[in-house]
Amino acid sequence: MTTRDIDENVRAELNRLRESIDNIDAAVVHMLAERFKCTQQVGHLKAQHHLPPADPDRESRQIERLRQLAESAKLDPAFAEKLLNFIIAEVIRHHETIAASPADSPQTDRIAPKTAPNAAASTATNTAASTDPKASPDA
Ligand SMILES: O=C(O)C(=O)C[C@]1(C(=O)O)C=C[C@@H](O)C=C1
Repeated sequence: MTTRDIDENVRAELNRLRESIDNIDAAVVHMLAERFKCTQQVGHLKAQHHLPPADPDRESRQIERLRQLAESAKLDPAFAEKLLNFIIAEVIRHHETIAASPADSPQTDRIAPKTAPNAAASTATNTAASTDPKASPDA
């Protein structure tokens, strides 16, 4: 085996490992995107019901659970805790932005409408009736 063969073997192994790393990174991004989709909904729910953005008791339970999961997965629990805290800090920032947004009044509730579900539809129909002669029974 020549030095060049060794280099090629090392290069091939490095490439194989990097392909796996790229797949894992893509999975992490997709999983984080799904998590943020959920937390955005939580943010709207909290804002609409005047709940505080942060819930320290829930966070303590999450951290405890994640540390245990990390230990059994042979991942440094301190790293798992830091990562979760980093993500949660960003979520709380989003929640605060949502709470400060006037778009999140109960009238524009996207999760649990407080107004009659047909109210918007009937307004749209009335508008159509007043502008479209075919929509009017008198036309
Ligand atoms: O569960 C909630 O209440 C959330 O807002 C979600 C979340 C999280 O990202 O997991 C974020 C902020 C809270 O302090 C606790 C947990």
